[in-house]
Amino acid sequence: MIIDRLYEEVEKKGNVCVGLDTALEYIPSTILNNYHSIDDILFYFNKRIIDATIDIVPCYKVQIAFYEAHGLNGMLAYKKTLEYIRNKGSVVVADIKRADISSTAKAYARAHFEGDFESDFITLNPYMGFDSITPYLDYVENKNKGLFILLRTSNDGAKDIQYLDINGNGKVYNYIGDKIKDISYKYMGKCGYSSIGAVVGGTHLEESDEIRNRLGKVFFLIPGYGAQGGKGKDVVSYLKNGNGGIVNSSRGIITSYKKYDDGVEKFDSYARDAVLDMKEDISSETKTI
Ligand SMILES: O=C(O)c1cc(=O)[nH]c(=O)n1[C@@H]1O[C@H](COP(=O)(O)O)[C@@H](O)[C@H]1O
Repeated sequence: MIIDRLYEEVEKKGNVCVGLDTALEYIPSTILNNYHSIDDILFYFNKRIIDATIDIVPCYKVQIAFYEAHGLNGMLAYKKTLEYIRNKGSVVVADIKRADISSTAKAYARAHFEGDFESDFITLNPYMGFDSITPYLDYVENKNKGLFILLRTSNDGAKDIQYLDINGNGKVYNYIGDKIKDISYKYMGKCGYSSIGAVVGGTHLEESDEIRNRLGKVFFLIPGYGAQGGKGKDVVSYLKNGNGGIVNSSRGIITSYKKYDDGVEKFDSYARDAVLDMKEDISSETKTI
């Protein structure tokens, strides 16, 4: 099961997931001046970040929108980035947040678990209903793939729908959590977690203990650290003995060089420093359960 690989990587390298949300305005002039096509610019920026961090992080999350925004050349960079990460032996989460009826979902599954855009995990939005998740399960069961399903997101608007109370029977996000729990138990790895994980925003502390306790065997993707205000103390309740989750930071890592006079030349080593600081912050707050 793919979750065992991710769990092992976290055991060895900690929880930080580097988010490659590579917008052109984040790319330093050193790269812009040396490469001329969009695919080379995006890819070589990513490659430098990956090379500088691969020994200290378990995985990368690649947000597809930043590549789609550049059309075919952007998608070439997306493909090259996924391949580079996987060929280096690391784990890649494709942040595609898909949701559609099952016949279309089947095509999405093929598009992102096979061929040019093959990844290890994808993110899915369950708010269209759980028949939109079913077409991906064959890949989880038979092809060593994993899912992270949105549960409680990091944005302020999470409150608009996810926090609604269902006739006094609890919040919508808990209902979604229960559904994720129900389907996840069929795909358990040896590590004690399922290859079907959940996305929980690392920006609200209040519900994290409750969510962790309800979903003991669900592995979490936790975005919201850094640029959205999340800190080590906000994310550790989702972890168990330092594992059980990966904490994503995108802008906080890939643009950290902008704070330094010599950042343009050394953007990759400043990204590494940002990862090390984040690891330190998370481990200093980590509780042993
Ligand atoms: O699924 C996600 O990754 C996600 C869920 C969520 O609730 N909040 C959230 O920010 N994300 C993603 O996590 C990343 C956060 O980026 P930064 O705020 O720059 O660290 C972006 O790629 C978002 O699309």
